[in-house]
Amino acid sequence: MKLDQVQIANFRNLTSISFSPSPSLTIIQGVNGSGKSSLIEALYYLGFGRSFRTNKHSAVIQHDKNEFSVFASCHNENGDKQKIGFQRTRGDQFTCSIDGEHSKKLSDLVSLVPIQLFTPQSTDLIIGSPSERRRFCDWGLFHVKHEFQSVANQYAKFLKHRNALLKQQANLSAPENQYWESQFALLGEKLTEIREKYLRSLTPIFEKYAKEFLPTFEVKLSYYKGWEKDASLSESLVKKKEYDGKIGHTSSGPHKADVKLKVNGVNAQELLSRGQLRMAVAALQMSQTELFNTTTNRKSIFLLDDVGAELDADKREQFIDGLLRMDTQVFVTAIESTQLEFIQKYNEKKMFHVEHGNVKEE
Ligand SMILES: Nc1ncnc2c1ncn2[C@@H]1O[C@H](COP(=O)(O)OP(=O)(O)OP(=O)(O)O)[C@@H](O)[C@H]1O
Repeated sequence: MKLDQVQIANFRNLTSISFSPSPSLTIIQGVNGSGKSSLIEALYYLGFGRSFRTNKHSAVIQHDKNEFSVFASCHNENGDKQKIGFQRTRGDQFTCSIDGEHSKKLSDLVSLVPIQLFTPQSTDLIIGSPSERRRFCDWGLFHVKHEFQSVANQYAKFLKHRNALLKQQANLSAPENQYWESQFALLGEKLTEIREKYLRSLTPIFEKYAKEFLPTFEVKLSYYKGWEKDASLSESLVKKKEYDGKIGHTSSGPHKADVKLKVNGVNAQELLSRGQLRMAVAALQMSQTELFNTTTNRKSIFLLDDVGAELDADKREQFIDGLLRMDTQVFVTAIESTQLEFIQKYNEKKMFHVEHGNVKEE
């Protein structure tokens, strides 16, 4: 999917902008507070239906306005043209639109727009909580494996029900609860199998990129499924029944899973510098981009916010080179053009200057 033309209205300081990005590399440059990250954030809404900076949707709506909108004309890998859009009101109502048809189902829109993001906070993928790494893995699965979303949704439903029973101190061994227990375990095992399979495909690609980005380190990815290694989920649920009853929620299952990254045998965050952690994140995202491309025959969109603050010049170039080689549509923001001197070598690029929320092509 490539965005051909974008219109953003009432999004933070972007009152009404319209621009036609490059199918390859788009540079967005401007001083602090000009609106660069807001532009990236608005594009992110098309791929996620939410912001990467705040949980409050109302924070992104322009102060005196009631709703924001992001529309884009795009084309897919077969050359088919599509018009997509996302609107959200202060009343927290959202509408997705695809070729003029309105929908309240976010997955209809986001499944069309595979977007990844790299920002100064991206090291959270490694140093943050396990939920960050589950989200990373689940983004890939959502876009490459159709079955994933329905299994994940059903699992979430059964987990909610089980936690409600635990809070009511219900007897989970009672006959009326046995169906729920067995279905929960079944779905948990299924979700684990899907995730483990995905990580098995991702690992060799990640190791290839880690050799480029972290050449002096030995890296190892592994999956912790969310309960003890040699037991089935039902066995673990039985074992933890009393404990779960005491804490009032379920302590075993894929909702507790993690993707561990070891470097030279120790946890990555114990050994890598902040810059090296960023390289590790870049390698993970590159591998996910490659796996997405080869599995689906589709191309993704990559947003790099504040690239100068993130990576040194060589690594910036290596990262962007790699993404463009995979025919990714890349959007990069930078405060100064000196941060991006290497971009002279790319022929197919467009540069935009943002000033007080207005965007001009250079
Ligand atoms: N809801 C809102 N309505 C209007 N303006 C807003 C709103 N939220 C934020 N702003 C303003 O939008 C401007 C653009 O912010 P943005 O984070 O996009 O800047 P930036 O160009 O990425 O800056 P930096 O280089 O410092 O990261 C800021 O001046 C900010 O105060």
